[in-house]
Amino acid sequence: MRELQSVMKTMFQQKRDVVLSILFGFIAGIAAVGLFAANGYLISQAALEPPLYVLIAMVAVVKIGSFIRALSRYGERYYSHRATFTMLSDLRVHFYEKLEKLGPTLFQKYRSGDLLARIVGDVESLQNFFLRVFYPPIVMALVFLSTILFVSFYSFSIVLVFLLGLLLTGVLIPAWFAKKQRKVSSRVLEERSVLSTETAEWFYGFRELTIHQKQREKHHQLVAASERYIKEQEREGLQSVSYQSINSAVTLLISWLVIVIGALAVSNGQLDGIFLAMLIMISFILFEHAVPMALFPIHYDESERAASRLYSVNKEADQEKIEETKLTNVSKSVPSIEANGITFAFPEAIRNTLTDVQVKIPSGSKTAIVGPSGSGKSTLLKLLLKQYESTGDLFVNGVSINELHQEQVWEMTKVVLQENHFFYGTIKDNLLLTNDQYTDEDLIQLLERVQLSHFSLEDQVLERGQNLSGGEKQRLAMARAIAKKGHLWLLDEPTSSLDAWTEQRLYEALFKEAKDDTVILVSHRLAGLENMDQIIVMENGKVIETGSFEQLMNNEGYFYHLKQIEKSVVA
Ligand SMILES: Nc1ncnc2c1ncn2[C@@H]1O[C@H](COP(=O)(O)OP(=O)(O)OP(=O)(O)O)[C@@H](O)[C@H]1O
Repeated sequence: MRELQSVMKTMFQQKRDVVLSILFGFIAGIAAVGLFAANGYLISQAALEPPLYVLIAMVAVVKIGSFIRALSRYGERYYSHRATFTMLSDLRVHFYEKLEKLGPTLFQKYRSGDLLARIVGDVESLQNFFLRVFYPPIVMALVFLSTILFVSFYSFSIVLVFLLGLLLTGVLIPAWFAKKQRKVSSRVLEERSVLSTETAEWFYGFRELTIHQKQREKHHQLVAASERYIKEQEREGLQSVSYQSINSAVTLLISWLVIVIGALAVSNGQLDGIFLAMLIMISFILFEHAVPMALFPIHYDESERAASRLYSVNKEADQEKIEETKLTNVSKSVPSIEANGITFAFPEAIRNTLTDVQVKIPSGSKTAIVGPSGSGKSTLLKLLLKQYESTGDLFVNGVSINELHQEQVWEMTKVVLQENHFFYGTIKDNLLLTNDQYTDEDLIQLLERVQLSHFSLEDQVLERGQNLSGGEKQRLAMARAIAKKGHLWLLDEPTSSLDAWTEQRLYEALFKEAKDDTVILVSHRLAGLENMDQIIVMENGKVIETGSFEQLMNNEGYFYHLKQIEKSVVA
């Protein structure tokens, strides 16, 4: 409910359109009732052969009524749709701005196809909130009350019939429909989410599916998901049409009751017969306003669910409290890192990935983290990038990372991950991503520093860097890291695809660049670690040794043995 209030707040930014939709809706409703009432009265009067001018005057009233009805209906549609589309556009911008900051975290938590489909679908579902949930009941109530007031001058029993009709078609039947429809709607949402995830997997995994000859199988799964989705949609459509028919049948029964009760009142002398046709005609039109109420609870539910799902993603953005005062301290100086008792498990994982990790990385130092595959090295970097939250204390320059906004952390770091994304465009476009202040000359120098001088700035990069080799991608990622501002280097196997010669050149360039900065280098290889200030050895999510290269070799512990194994393999 709180989430719907937020949607309403966005909606009321279009106050004028909201009020005009209700006003025009009310005028259209009352004009329709007046039109039908005048028609009924005209039919009765015509039977009594009144003077011609009376008939002409009444026909003129009917004409004017229909004219007013058409115009105000147009006004209602115009303003209600304008309010809705402006509200949707405001919501999209609002969510995009929030999600932009949370991108990496969210895409790890949710499957990307699923998340995008959810957000697009949920924002679209909210178009029904104003059009079918918010203002139609207000218009219906206003038209009903005004009509009932008018009818009460003629027959109290018909007022009671109208109230009964309102209760049935406006409240009881919609509530019953809603209960039945809820199940079907949730199945439609589920199938839509499965289909969009399958589609996203199909696109992203196209190459692997082709190589492993699984295209046909995946294609069948996709078609099956699509068919299930269509079937659920058909079922939903069929149910809502049948509900509307039942509601219409009930409104016809009410009109029939008005005929019976009105005829009795005329025969008892309680009602002048000339008004009977008018009251019957009113009953025909009045319940037209109650027909959309059949779908009110469904749209209400759908809007509430959509809003709460949207805002649940949004909440994660709000939970990130920014302490502006700490921004300067943390981002402008060369960071030191301290981790005390860090324990972490990935969401839904059974085991801890990190257990009681203690690490001290002084400002400006060069640290290597080594250890077997799966020992938790990359995970530690992810925590430093604030992609996940852990238990224990993690300090950056003495400030708890919990008190920092993710953006502050990213602002101070230069990152090369195991997999780096490259955008369709040129080498220059991809380099300018991190620092658009660089001139062409700067960029050419940058390429030389990372051993990519064979590239020109205008060379094409295909989608996701498909036309670059693994080593070229790593060097380009390193160039981007050098170009980016910041004093904390987080490097996760940045040279794993490079030959030893290029690797050495690259490290030379890197350490020259990062002379005064804090560097954390995750590496499988143990060669070249002699110059690091500190080596942290991890195994099974725990830090098992820490020290300089010399200390660790003298200790003859785990690192020493790894080094012996590496030597024997190389020899
Ligand atoms: N997103 C994730 N969800 C669940 N488990 C994960 C996730 N990412 C990594 N893990 C698990 O956490 C453990 C540590 O992974 P991590 O990538 O930190 O290891 P690593 O030491 O960097 O390995 P490598 O040297 O192979 O890159 C592994 O068992 C891995 O399966």
